[in-house]
Amino acid sequence: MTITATEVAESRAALAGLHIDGLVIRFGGHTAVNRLTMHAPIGQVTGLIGPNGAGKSTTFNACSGSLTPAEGAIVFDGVDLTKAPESKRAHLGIGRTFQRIELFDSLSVAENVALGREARLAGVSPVTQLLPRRGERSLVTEAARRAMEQCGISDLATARAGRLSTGQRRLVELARALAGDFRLLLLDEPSSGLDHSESDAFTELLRQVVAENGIGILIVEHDMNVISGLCDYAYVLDFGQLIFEGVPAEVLSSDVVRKAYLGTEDGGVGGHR
Ligand SMILES: Nc1ncnc2c1ncn2[C@@H]1O[C@H](COP(=O)(O)OP(=O)(O)OP(=O)(O)O)[C@@H](O)[C@H]1O
Repeated sequence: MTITATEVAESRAALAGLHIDGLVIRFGGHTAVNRLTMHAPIGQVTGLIGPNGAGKSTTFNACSGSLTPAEGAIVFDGVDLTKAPESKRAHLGIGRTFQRIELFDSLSVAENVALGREARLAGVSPVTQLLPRRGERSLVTEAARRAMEQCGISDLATARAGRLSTGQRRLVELARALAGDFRLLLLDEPSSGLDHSESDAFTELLRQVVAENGIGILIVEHDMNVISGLCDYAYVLDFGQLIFEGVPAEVLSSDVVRKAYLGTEDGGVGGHR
């Protein structure tokens, strides 16, 4: 029996996770995101794609709490987070990575990864985190160890982050997010700067993470190979508007999506940027 796109959408809607409803974000007179409604369930990978300037990072910033929407609601597992501070979102289980890798170059890999757990415990960003209380130290160390192991970087634990390649830094960034033991990860272009084989390996790792950890992922990604190989469902933005949603095969064959991408410098749908 073939499952239709409508059935996929309906079954997803019933799942827990992040619900964005009628989101509007403005910068002065410019509407960067216009009435966006979407859902990123736990246990699935949801893609958010679109050409440059479409509003993807802005949407992420609203979800993680660094931007306040002009209109609309952001609800996670039934809790309204629309105006909640970043600390509350982290505490409830939403973690994120950034388009530009934000590691502390002078710290070791293990220290960088541990910050993910410390931030979750403190409920704040790694930059302003408080040192964990004494009883929490072993919890932090163990979480960092597990995350590094899952990402295959245990042998880099004592290396300075500043000395790593882009591919290794991406893995450290992911491990740091995993150490936080979040229920939903917002990943902003996590394969940016990776070559084809690194990107394929990273995609496979993310698939494993979702299967083993039972978390949800909301991913912004330009690489359509990653989207088609990883996402259960994807939303497509253009100029702040939702122009298409569906399973990756539908997205890739959509004329509307193709037209939106062809109108930009970064080319068509279907390959690496
Ligand atoms: N802080 C800001 N102030 C003013 N305008 C902004 C700001 N941040 C984003 N914008 C504008 O909002 C729109 C959406 O930007 P956003 O960065 O969310 O796009 P994007 O889809 O993530 O693009 P890219 O793929 O290039 O990262 C763009 O027109 C951008 O210029």
